Amino acid sequence: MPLSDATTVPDTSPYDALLLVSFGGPEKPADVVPFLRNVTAGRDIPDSRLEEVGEHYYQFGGRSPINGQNRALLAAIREDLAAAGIDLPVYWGNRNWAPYLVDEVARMRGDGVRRALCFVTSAYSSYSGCRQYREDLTAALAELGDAGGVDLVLDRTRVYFNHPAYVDTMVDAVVAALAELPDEVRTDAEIAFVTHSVPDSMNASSGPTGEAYVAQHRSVASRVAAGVAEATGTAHDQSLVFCSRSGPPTVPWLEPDVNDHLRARADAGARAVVLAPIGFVSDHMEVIYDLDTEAMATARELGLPCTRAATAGVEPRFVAMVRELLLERAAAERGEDPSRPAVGDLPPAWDRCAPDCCANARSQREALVGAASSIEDIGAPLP
Ligand SMILES: CC1=C(CCC(=O)O)c2cc3nc(cc4[nH]c(cc5[nH]c(cc1n2)c(C)c5CCC(=O)O)c(CCC(=O)O)c4C)C(CCC(=O)O)=C3C
Ligand SMILES: [Fe+2]
Repeated sequence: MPLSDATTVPDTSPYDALLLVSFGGPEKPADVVPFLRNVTAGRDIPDSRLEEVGEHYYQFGGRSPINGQNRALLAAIREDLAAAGIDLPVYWGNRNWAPYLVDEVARMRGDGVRRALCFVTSAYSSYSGCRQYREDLTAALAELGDAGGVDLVLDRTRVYFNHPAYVDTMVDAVVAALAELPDEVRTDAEIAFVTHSVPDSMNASSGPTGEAYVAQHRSVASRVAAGVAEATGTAHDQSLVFCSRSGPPTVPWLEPDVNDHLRARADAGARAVVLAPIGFVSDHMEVIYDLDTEAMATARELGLPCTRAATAGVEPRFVAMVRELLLERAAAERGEDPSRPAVGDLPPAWDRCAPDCCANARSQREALVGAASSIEDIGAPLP
């Protein structure tokens, strides 16, 4: 029998494992305070803010949806790889809650993994979403030391905000959320693209040349809005707004806040709004509390019809994107010139972060994992 295409196994070398890297969240009330201590270690979050955030978790039984979302993603990635004929172990570790990165990295080394590619559940460049994870991974490797003389190398996929699979998934989610609005307001509805607020200074230092966090979100917002217009035949006004700010009020963070935005738009006569959480790849606490609970209450108070677009979660195209990013990067590491799909006005992001990419002035930690030795060596055009 001749070999069919289906028997051609995609080449993942030089990688012998994939590591799903995420934030972590509490799973029961007793986890909440220790989790918040982990998140805010060494940072300047007022106690009043921690109590407030703790309350958000207690309202949901002390359980964040994020770990369940990651377990589902892990299972879906494994299934997708197996269906493509790829036999590669997939691990999962978090920054702030079990399974912790340091334990998972130790397990990988114990299993004999030599080189793994990390997929981080944050799609954009920022200290919180990119560099801090690379610091955590560097620290996890350092903690292992050279016991046993086994070297484990970790790389990280490019940030994937503008990967067509992510953008198309969000287009369909916004179209579905528009369909949930009352018929008489649907064509006039505005889209509010929502992401996590960060300090202005964190945006300023994001990406290899700065300001990447906002630029990447704006690029996704216009591309998704264009896709929605194509799909529905209606151009909807759109804005980029922010949720979940913290830190002292004296420190400027990205604005407008989603609730202030809803108030301003209602005052200006807006008829309906779709909240599109492009900054979150699954239903985190920010999504179920800050958007579904708080922002929805604001909209109700204002009499403004409002629906929320779904996050990517385990949407099959998003899951397949993880495999595509793995095969793309594996090919690049073998010296091939893979295609790097990207949509919108920004090029596909760099494979390796420039030395100062997403730097945080206060962090003294090394971010060697995923880093290039110089800005010329990042494996992509500068944006
Ligand atoms: C850019 C960004 C993402 C990326 C988007 C992504 O990766 O998806 C993200 C993700 C997340 N942030 C999360 C939770 C928290 N973030 C906090 C604090 C902060 N986030 C920040 C930024 C971001 N955060 C910043 C600049 C701070 C303050 C300073 C600091 O501490 O760095 C705090 C402390 C209390 C508070 O200030 O709110 C908590 C509890 C969870 C888990 C949710 C769950 O449980 O479902 C997730 C996925
Ligand atoms: Fe970075």
